[in-house]
Amino acid sequence: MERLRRTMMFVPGNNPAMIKDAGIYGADSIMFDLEDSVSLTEKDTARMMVFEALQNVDYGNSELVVRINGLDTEMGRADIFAMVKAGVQVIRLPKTETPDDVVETEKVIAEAEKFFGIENGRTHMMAAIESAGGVLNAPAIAKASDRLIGIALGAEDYVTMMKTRRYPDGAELSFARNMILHGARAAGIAAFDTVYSDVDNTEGFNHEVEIIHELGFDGKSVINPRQIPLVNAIYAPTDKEIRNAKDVLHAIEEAHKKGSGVISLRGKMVDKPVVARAERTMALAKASHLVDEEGNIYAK
Ligand SMILES: CC(C)(COP(=O)(O)OP(=O)(O)OC[C@H]1O[C@@H](n2cnc3c(N)ncnc32)[C@H](O)[C@@H]1OP(=O)(O)O)[C@@H](O)C(=O)NCCC(=O)NCCSC(=O)C[C@@](O)(CC(=O)O)C(=O)O
Ligand SMILES: [Mg+2]
Repeated sequence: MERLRRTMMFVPGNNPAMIKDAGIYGADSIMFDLEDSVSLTEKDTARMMVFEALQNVDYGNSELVVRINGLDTEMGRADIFAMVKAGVQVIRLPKTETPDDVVETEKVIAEAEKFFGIENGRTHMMAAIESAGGVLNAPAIAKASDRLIGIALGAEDYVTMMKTRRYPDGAELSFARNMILHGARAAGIAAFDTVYSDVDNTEGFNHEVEIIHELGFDGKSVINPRQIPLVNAIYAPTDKEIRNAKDVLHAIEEAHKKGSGVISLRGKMVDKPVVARAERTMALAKASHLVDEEGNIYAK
């Protein structure tokens, strides 16, 4: 079953308290940042702190991601070597413009793996798209490496370049979101929505999460632990959806026993895509602690 990534929490790489406690909030993925939340004078310290944390702090089941500085900076190469050595699961490339950016980064990752005697391909990647050029290249970027687990929208940089700003209805992000989502889906990898900076605006945040959940994003980058339960609540299936998913899975099991891949349930066709949706619903229900490991709904 594919890994759930509803929330990916940014943690500034030079903040020891946030780094130490990042695992307690239940983010599906924790993303230590060496890029824009760290000032130039703090870059080496941040790299060292994140290196230490990756080696010594227990972050439970959260996936561990590091946003490096791009290879067009003097920090990029050192970031990659340190994070690969520390055993990071995913390296996030910022401001990805072209598929070549991914290929070049992958080369350095492979070089680092070889240098440290680490199995080739163990370090995965994701690419953040934060510009007009990146958005137009999203489908090619998403297919640029087998190491990619997903692509993400970085809307703060994107809207700045587009000479606009964030609006409540999200119209300014509509094209970028759709390109990123389609690029990711065509490549069979995950799509992540951007951060929402106004952390005290719960209503605005929820509205944005509703939009991206409806579009089909795997999840959202978040910048504050308070945003995690809000995303999880919107991604949690309803009781009705869970009961229907269970019925679908039961119905298809019966169909398979009779040698068929399709069956009718309450007058509606159940086939492969319906089953795939039901499986995802059950995975989300489990992650939301609404059902047990066997799929039994917890009594309220
Ligand atoms: C926003 C705010 C200042 C609010 O502060 P506040 O003081 O109001 O926070 P409170 O809620 O009061 O904190 C309560 C407790 O949670 C702890 N706590 C808070 N945040 C935590 C956290 N992130 N990780 C672990 N712990 C955390 C805190 O330490 C405290 O712990 P304690 O004291 O023990 O109670 C703070 O959250 C924060 O700095 N966030 C990270 C910001 C960041 O990383 N920006 C860069 C990434 S975006 C970017 O670069 C744009 C992008 O590139 C994106 C793209 O590409 O996608 C693009 O272009 O769009
Ligand atoms: Mg950015």
